[in-house]
Amino acid sequence: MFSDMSVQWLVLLILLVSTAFIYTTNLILRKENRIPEPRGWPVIGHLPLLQPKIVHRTLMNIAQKYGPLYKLRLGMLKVLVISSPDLAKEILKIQDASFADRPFTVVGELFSYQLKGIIFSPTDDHWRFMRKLGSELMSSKAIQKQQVSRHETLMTAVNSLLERQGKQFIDLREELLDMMLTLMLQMLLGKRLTAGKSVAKSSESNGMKKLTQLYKELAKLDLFVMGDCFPFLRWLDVGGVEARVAKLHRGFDNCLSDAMNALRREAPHATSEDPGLMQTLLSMQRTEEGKNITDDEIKALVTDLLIAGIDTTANTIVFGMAELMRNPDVKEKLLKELDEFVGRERVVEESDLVNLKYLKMVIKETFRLHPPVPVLLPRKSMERATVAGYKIPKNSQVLINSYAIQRSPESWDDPTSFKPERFANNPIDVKGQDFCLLPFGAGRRQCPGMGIGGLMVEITLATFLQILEFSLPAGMKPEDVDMAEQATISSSLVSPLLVSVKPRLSPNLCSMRT
Ligand code: HEM
Repeated sequence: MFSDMSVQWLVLLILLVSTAFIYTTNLILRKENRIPEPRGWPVIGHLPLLQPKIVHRTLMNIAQKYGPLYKLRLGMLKVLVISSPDLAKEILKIQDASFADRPFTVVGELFSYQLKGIIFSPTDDHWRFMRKLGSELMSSKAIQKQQVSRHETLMTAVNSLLERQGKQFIDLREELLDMMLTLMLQMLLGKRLTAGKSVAKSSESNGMKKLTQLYKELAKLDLFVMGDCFPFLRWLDVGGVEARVAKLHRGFDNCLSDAMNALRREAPHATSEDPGLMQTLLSMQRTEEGKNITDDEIKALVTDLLIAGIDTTANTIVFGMAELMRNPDVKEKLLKELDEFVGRERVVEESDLVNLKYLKMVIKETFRLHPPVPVLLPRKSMERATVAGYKIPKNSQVLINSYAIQRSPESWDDPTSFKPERFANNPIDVKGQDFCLLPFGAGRRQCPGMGIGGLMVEITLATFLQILEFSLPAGMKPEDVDMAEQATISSSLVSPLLVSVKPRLSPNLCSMRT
């Protein structure tokens, strides 16, 4: 029989062995369940990896080494980066309800009047109300009503290009930004304030012109704020970005308050034709349903739509034009389609777009190679979740790199070439159902401006190409068009796309229609 002493030793041994077993198993399991992560620095983590304005490309390169789901530490911020269609579907569709929040950001707080708009707000009842308002004001019916103003603005842009024919090379982005600014300000503030002209080129120095100048300043800023990564250091405002953004926001706010006062003064004389979103909301304030809408909420909604809608749309059109200048055979095919379905005796109309199938393929391919929002707006988990077997804690920030997904050789053949033909007899679309093509995102936080944004890209490209003949500066070959891009509030070409124009149709056709 064993002595008391040996029983004690045996128990101690069993305890030691089982503790060692549990500890080792735990270690192995934890290691297996650890999300891949590149080697980082103490305290600052992976911040030095992220070069300003090309974050989407850096994140894509990291994914090539660490896989479609990896983790980054940006100071105190922990970020999950997703780079495959399957995992994007997991976040944006299967577990959309768990990942629908937006994380707090300094810029978001400043521009949203303390989270009163849509873009930066958490997914709560207030966001649902504002999103419903925004979506109604951009519904197909509302878009249809503005068709005449859209056409006038587009023809004003065409004429402005024609006025400079033979004289100089034109920076197409500047022209398109002015056109989109005019169009959006008309939609948001109404024709009475913008007087239906190009607001940026107007000789009058008024609030609308000031707003366009402020917008252009904002579009150039790199909006990375160190306070997002180290909230306790926010007061230091490293690089002064927060101060600059706050100043721009004050400028926006002054212009929008002036516009609001002017619309209130004009209310008794206002006609029902094209009242603009702000006037519609001001009228709603006088009804039972809308009496709780505050002035700040109206300004937050208008600011959101300005920020989200102008640069994205203008840059997509520039990317499309740049690819057409680089690929003359694609341009020729598009012109043939326009000649066949519209002809040269009249200007293309929105009702023609349904027949322009090759144009739609060219635009899908432009969105695929050059998504204007290359990393979708950040999401935040609203509860604990499991993704690809990894446990994701509540409040984790998630970035979906649509740029990487849309250039992935796993989803696309020859992914870096511009080939609209890949969409022939191919049902893949940009509407948020195909997770290998996500220029407008997907799920409940998907872009509500997809209808008007997509329409503007289609009708502008069709009209410009049908009416005008574009050429590159003398001596420049199609392959010299520089497609290098950078991302600020949206992605754009680093080098301006310079073109000269001459009429392709009879000039009378353009002036007749303005
Ligand atoms: C080519 C044009 C455009 C592109 C590529 C684009 C793309 C996007 C993307 C990727 C998102 C984030 C979606 C997500 O998180 O899943 C977004 C959000 C948003 N977009 Fe657009 N957008 C465009 C035009 C517009 C226009 C014209 C408007 C309004 C007039 C608009 C208003 C918004 C708003 C309000 C949000 C925030 C939605 C929310 O958080 O609930 N966008 N857009």
